[in-house]
This record gives sequence, C-alpha cells and structure tokens, in this order.
Amino acid sequence: MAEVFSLHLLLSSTNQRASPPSYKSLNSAKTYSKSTASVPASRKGRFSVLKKTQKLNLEVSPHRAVSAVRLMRIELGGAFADLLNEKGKGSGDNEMGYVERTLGFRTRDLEDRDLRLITDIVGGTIRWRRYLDHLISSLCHDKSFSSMEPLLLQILRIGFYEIVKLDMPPYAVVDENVRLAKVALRPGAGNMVNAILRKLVLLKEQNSLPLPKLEGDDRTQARALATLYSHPVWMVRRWTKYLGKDEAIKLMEWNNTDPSFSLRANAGKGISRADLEEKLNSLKVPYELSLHLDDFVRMKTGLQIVIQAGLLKDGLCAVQDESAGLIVSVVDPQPGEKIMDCCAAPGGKTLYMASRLCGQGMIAAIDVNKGRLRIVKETAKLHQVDSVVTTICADLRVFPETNTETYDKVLLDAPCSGLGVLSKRADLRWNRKAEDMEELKKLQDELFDAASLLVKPGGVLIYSTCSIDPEENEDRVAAFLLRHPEFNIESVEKYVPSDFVTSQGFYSSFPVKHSLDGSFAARLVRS
Ligand SMILES: C[S@@+](CC[C@H](N)C(=O)[O-])C[C@H]1O[C@@H](n2cnc3c(N)ncnc32)[C@H](O)[C@@H]1O
Repeated sequence: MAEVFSLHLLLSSTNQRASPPSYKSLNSAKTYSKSTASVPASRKGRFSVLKKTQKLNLEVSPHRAVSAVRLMRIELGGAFADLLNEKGKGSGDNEMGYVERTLGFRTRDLEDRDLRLITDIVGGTIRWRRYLDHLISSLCHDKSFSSMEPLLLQILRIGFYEIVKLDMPPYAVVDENVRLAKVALRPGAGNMVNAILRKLVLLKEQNSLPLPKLEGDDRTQARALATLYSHPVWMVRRWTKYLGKDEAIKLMEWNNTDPSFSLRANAGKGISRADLEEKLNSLKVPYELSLHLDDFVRMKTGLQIVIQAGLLKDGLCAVQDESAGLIVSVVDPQPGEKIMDCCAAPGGKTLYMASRLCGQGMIAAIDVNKGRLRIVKETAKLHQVDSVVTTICADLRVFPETNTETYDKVLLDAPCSGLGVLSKRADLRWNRKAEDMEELKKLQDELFDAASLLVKPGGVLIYSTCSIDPEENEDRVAAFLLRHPEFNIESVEKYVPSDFVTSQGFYSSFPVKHSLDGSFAARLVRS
C-alpha cells in the first residue's frame, strides 16, 4: 500500500506535459468550498483566491507553485482531488493543470530537477508539519496562524522547511516565496511572508529558534518530543511505552528520512534480477542488490527515471518493499499449491506469490474494495501471472458462510495502522488517530477468525501487517490462539534470515534495525 501511494505521487508528477484541462467550471469559490470539509473553519474562507485569468508566469519557480498546490490537495483531502479529476476529465495527473486551476496561472514546464525538488519539498513539508507549524505560529500572532488561509500557510511551510531543514540559501528562499505569495494571493500576503521568513532567518543565524525544551513530566516531554520530531503526541507516548525514549527517538528520526525504494524483478514475465540490473545500468540508475531476496534491488534515487523509462508500465518490475517481499517468503508459495490471499488489494503480495508458482497452482485474491481489486486483476495481466490469479470481491468476514472450500495456505495481510511505513507514507502519521487502534484490532480479530475457516487441515495460516505495534501483531496472534487451539505457531526460521526471527518464532522487520519498512508475520499450522 505504501509503495502504491508513493508511486501515485511520483507518477502524478511525470505527466505534466499533458494538455491542460478546461478549468472554468471548477474555478468558482462555491465549487471549492464543498470540498474543504477537512480544513478548519477558519481556513475555509479564502478559496476566493482562485483566479479566473489564465496566464503564463515565468517569474514564479515551477517547483514552488506545484509543491504549494500539491500540499493543498493533500491537506484538503480526497474530495478536492476527486472533484478536480471528475471535472477535469482524466486530467488529475496533470500537475500544471492543477496549478493553473488553483492559482490562475501556469509556470514554465517542469524539468527533472523540478520533479526531484517537488518530491523532496512535498514529502519533507508534510513530515515536518508539526515542527514547522510550531515555528510559524511562534513567529506570527497565534490568532493569525489559526485563521491563516490554506495557500498562505503552505507557502510559509515550504519556506520554513527550505530554510530550516534543507539549509537552502535563505534570502533566495525568502525572495521566491514572497513572489509566489504576491502573484498567487496579493501584495499584502507577500509582505507578510517576507516579514515572517526574515524573522526566521535571523533567529536561525542566531541559533535561537523558538523550540520546546525536553523537560518536565512525561506528558510535557511527550509534547516536546512530538514537536521536535514532528509526530502526533499519541504516537510518541505509545512508542515511549513500548520501545523506551531513545528507541522512540531513533524511530522518529527514521520516519523523517527520505525513504529508499526496492524493485522486484518480475519473474512472471521471465525477467530475472540480472535483466533488471542491465536495464538499471543502461539508465544509469544507482542501486544495490537486496541482501535478503534474490529478485529485489534497492535504490535511494532514480525511481522517477525508472517510471519514465516505462519499466513499471511494461510490467518488467514492481515497486515493492523488501519487508513485503519477506512476508511472501514466510508464506513460501510452492508450484501447485492452492492459496487464498485475503485482503489482497492492491496486489503487491498476490503478484509476487503468483510469480513464484511458475504457472502451476492458483491464488484466490479476495478484497472488499472493488476498485482496488480491479488493480489486482489488471496488474496480474500486465505481469503475465493472470492464469493463476482469480479475484473475488467480498467481505472476508462473511465469505466463509457461503464458501466452504479450503486452501493449502491462507494469507491474511490485515488492514492495520501502517505504523511501520511512516517514512514512505509521509501523510499517514497525521491521518491516523489513537482511537483507530481499537477499531483496527477488532477488525483484525474478526478477519483472523474468518480467514482461519478457509485453511484445510494441516494447512497454514499466515497473519501479517505493515505495523510495528505489538497490539496489532503479537497480541492479535495470542488472542487468536486462545480462541483457536486447533492452530499452532510454526517458527519462520526456515523461511527468512535469522535476524528477522523473534523469540516467539514470528517474522518482524523493524525500520531502525533493518533499514526496511516495519512489518510482521506469523505462521500458524492447522492441526
Ligand atoms: C494492508 S491492505 C492489503 C495489501 C495487500 N495485501 C498488498 O500486498 O498489496 C488491506 C486490504 O484489506 C482490505 N479489507 C479491509 N476490510 C476487508 C474485509 N472486511 N474483507 C476483505 N478485505 C478487506 C482493504 O480493502 C485493503 O485493500
């Protein structure tokens, strides 16, 4: 899931040369106000900034304009993006089209360097949001911060991020952000950006940024840590409880670093890792071989080049974290087996398992989400593994009531908090709430019970998540085993490197320890 989201962001920045959409029908304050439900009431009023004039502006740097608009889209939520997609008729991927419809002007076309900057700035600004907002609200009156219009806030966040975290030349950053505020909003907004950013530059030069000190009781310290490392307070408290303060800090530092990506060579299409290496070499994309999986390579940069070269579109490889690949190693799919992949969409693990069946056996991929399941079907075709993949749209919790067929192996890759993938899913930390955890655990238990009914006697049930939270992992397995004494733990030691095997025989990857996303899997055999 994480990889798909990141990929979406990257893909959406590659198509900016598509012809611009018609924006007129969208460009009314009334239309936009419908889509601002997730924005504080105080920030809803200023969509009147959307201008009706269409013009080319060569003074504003394109990466800044695109970053500001993309940040607004992300903050305003799906409704905003969906509305644009629907009215723009397939133009949702057109970054400059978004800029034009939102700000009323286009800038010059984006170059590769701009695309890299946009990825860095958007990801970083989202990750550091709490930290940046603390500084912004300290440097302007609290009242003007809480009622600040969305675009002005995004411009300030970008400027603060560039100055404080990217160490970019401060006066160039000030000038460029002032220009964007003036052109996209009005001269007064430019003056405000100028005053606040100059204050920031001065404080940074004097090494006296107004940041909280790590002192006081646990609550106060958790709040300070949450600001300093830019995470929600509830996550800081949870990790301090489970990992201790030092490890919690290391984890937050990891979550704030730029993620690396892995590519899996698609054996289903006859592509070996050596073939993939050849392609990457010819594209001059630096990579390392995975230490854990024969068909994976790891890369820090160059994903944009891989996308533009069509390697994903042609199904030669897939973006997949090694931690997800190792869950497939725990399943250990063998040719001829009948496998049920519960909660399968968008299909990362289905496709990898299918490629390991070498055309023999079958995988039934269930998911409740029709749209996401369609992606599984289409990608299975693209990856040439569709002969062994069947998709079923159903709610797993009721599926066994009418389906008594059983399987050699059942993978339940449960919906979870995603707390193991926060470095890739920059926005996830702000969307997750502490209350979600209880709901998720209830759903995980229900799905676990349902999945167990699909396992044949002697068959294997694999429970997995992309979370590092014991309450979603070890605790769910322990609760399941109490309800289902007919299942026993089988250690994963035969299937993954020993470094990933816990004392209870589970698979666990931890970001700080393994430099991979966090994930978990348990292998349970039915007696
Ligand atoms: C973690 S994602 C699965 C990722 C997938 N296994 C992969 O590797 O790409 C969880 C999936 O569970 C699905 N889901 C949630 N509740 C479900 C239910 N009651 N029945 C079936 N699928 C469900 C969601 O639609 C989502 O696609």
